[in-house]
Amino acid sequence: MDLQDSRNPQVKRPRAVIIGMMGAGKTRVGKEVAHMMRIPFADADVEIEREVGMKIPAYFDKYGEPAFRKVEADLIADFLEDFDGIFSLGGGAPMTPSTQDALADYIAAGGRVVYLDADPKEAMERANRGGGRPMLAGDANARWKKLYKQRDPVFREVANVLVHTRRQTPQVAARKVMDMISERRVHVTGTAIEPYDVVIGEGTMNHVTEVFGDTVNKVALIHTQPVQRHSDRARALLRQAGYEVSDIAVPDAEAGKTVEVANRIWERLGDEGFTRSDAIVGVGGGAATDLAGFIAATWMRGIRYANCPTSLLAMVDASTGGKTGVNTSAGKNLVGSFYTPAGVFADTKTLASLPNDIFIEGLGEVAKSGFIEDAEILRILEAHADELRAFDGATFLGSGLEDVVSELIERTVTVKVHHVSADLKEKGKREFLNYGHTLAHAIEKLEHFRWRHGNAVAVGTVYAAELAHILGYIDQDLVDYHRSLLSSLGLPTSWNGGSFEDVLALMHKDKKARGNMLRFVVLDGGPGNVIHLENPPADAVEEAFRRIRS
Ligand SMILES: NC(=O)c1ccc[n+]([C@@H]2O[C@H](COP(=O)([O-])OP(=O)(O)OC[C@H]3O[C@@H](n4cnc5c(N)ncnc54)[C@H](O)[C@@H]3O)[C@@H](O)[C@H]2O)c1
Ligand SMILES: O=C(O)C(=O)C[C@@H](O)[C@H](O)[C@H](O)COP(=O)(O)O
Repeated sequence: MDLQDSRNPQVKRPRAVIIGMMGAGKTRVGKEVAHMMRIPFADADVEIEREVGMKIPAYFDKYGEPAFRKVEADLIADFLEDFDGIFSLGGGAPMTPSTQDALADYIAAGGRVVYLDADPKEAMERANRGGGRPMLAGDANARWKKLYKQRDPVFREVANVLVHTRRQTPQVAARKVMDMISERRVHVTGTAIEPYDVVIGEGTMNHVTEVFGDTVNKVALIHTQPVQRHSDRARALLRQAGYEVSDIAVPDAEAGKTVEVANRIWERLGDEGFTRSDAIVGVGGGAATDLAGFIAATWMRGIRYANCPTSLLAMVDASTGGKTGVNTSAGKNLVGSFYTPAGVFADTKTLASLPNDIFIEGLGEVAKSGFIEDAEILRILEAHADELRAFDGATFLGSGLEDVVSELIERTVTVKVHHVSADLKEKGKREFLNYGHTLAHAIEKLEHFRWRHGNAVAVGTVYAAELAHILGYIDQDLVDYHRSLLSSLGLPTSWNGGSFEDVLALMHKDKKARGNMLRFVVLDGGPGNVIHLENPPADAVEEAFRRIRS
């Protein structure tokens, strides 16, 4: 994540600050992280010795601890505002109140303070090995233990990332630190929402074990076959954490989002004795997470669940916000409920197996979020259209594109969360997330769900733009921009199946419709300004349809 201050690009901030006890491995692990991330490393103690021109023990002898702490706090404050790398602090530094304040400001600006929680025995041995530590003078072990008792609670308070490194090599610990500092979190809260986080980044599936605590015994893992290897990972993590895991493979994609499949799962939960103290985890694309959430919402009138989305579309949209449901012969998503997950873990590692066309489909919902709220999303899509269109899971991890995609996921989820937090049950503002969906759901149904959802949404946004233009809400340039941006990403902008009559009948079944009145979401003036369009003239609805035929 770019921690440059957007208001003041001159301000640089460390990518992470590492704290921990003497001997915890702050320097060793910090250097390794910096090496892996190809960024500079700085150790506060080394920098202090450079600044004062003498070794720290000599400085302690000559001037005493308070003078040392003052020099240390000033130097840390400077580095927190002018160093773009990994910065490790001396063991006692976080105990100084002014440093605690400076670290709190750094965290508030998006910074990561990592507490390396090492094995006390190993850390003590390492700390004693070199000798020359003024804070360990006398009985070094007794001193170390006493300091640990004082410092450990403070370190936990000051840090926002805790990394356990017990019995781990510096390389393994560094990899763990790197994954955790690259994580992005979007917090979801609001009326009638039990707060939860959407955690984005490589390896974030590891957190799935943290959401249920010890009140849950059994976990049903609902997934599709193409993501078997990702659900195997979730299963291993959950088993290691002590949960009894039932593996439930469901038919892939929309074929799994049916009442018949849901019924088979309910029967299985019944046979296996799932009670209210048990939970569901959904692993897969949006169809699997919609189904998993629906099962959680309905089993015993609601048990806890978490989502591990593995497609771009599920990461940016489907897994968050609590819309759960299935399709029926009446139409898409007409049966379901609003039911909030306990956590969402968008592990970008899983994108390595995602086929190119399914990745591109997800960009349909990303662009939609750019049109309705966050114009920066549109700029990022424009700037990286060629790389995004050429997405290849085999070369994705560790590439520059991974950072771009992580930012797009974070921004798109943030747009979603703004709407969901304000209006969980979709009485007004949340409907804006449905931009392009009135036509999209009709296309999906008429195509017997062989058209991918994100592709249908892309065409649906062009339709909504045409309708808005016909009625004078937006100019032709913005309609053209919809087409050019979406096609540059490899998304469709026209559809030639079905008749207008069939589409119209289905649009009347859209959940935004009221009685016989069609309701759409359209832009008014430009991106970011969204309005409800109620009962538009019938000829405009038809003319817009004509314009999306190629
Ligand atoms: N609940 C919501 O708010 C919400 C929002 C948007 C979309 N949705 C729903 O989400 C569904 C679309 O989601 P989708 O686009 O993910 O489709 P999908 O769930 O059908 O997944 C697409 C395909 O990709 C496979 N796949 C997923 N991740 C993979 C991976 N990492 N590696 C290999 N294969 C992988 C799936 O198994 C499937 O074959 C639709 O049903 C839509 O209605 C729901
Ligand atoms: O979360 C929402 O609200 C949305 O409308 C998000 C949409 O992008 C998503 O496709 C959702 O599944 C549509 O739901 P529906 O209520 O129109 O069925």
